[in-house]
Amino acid sequence: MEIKHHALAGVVEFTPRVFGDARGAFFESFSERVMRDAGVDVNWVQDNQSRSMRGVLRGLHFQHPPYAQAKLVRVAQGRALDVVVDIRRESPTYGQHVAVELDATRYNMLYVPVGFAHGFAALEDDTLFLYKCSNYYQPSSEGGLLWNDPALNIRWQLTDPVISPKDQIQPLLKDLQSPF
Ligand SMILES: Cc1cn([C@H]2C[C@H](O)[C@@H](COP(=O)(O)OP(=O)(O)O[C@H]3O[C@H](C)C(=O)[C@H](O)[C@H]3O)O2)c(=O)[nH]c1=O
Repeated sequence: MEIKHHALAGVVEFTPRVFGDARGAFFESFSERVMRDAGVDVNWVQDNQSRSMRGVLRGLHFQHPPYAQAKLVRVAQGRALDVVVDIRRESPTYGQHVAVELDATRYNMLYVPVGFAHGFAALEDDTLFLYKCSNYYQPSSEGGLLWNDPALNIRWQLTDPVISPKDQIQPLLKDLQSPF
């Protein structure tokens, strides 16, 4: 397992060892021991999966405490540009982001700690996005950031993305009262 600690403290990328043979390939998609050894000590309670056609952009989302979620995200089919924005008020990297391409053929996955807004752009049709959450879905606690807020300066690799009505009216960073 290759482990990469990204520039935003707490964001960790895992690239598992893949065992290929004449039948195909095998890899361990989740290991509590690997997480713990990388300093990720989380109780996962919910798995999610979404399917998106190329050009869909979902995000940027988070849940307010006490329903804040850490996430472990990966792509089982297709490719996605995954983006996490640091919204921890006291963080020296507040408002900064990391963008990581998640690719089903590289099997890489990203740990997104509590305190980050999260979103992704589907770069291929039928991109299957899978993620573990450390807290249950609580719609009343949902928060967000506008995907194309100039202050975030995120290069999504998409023009004219397909976005939900909810995501078209998310707040700007300057107006965010971050709970973290
Ligand atoms: C997130 C979620 C949604 N839903 C229901 C609520 C809606 O009726 C429907 C679609 O929800 P939404 O439009 O919020 O789905 P996404 O835009 O993919 O939201 C996700 O997008 C970004 C990438 C994230 O990181 C979050 O995990 C999550 O907010 O699924 C549930 O029943 N449970 C859930 O955990």
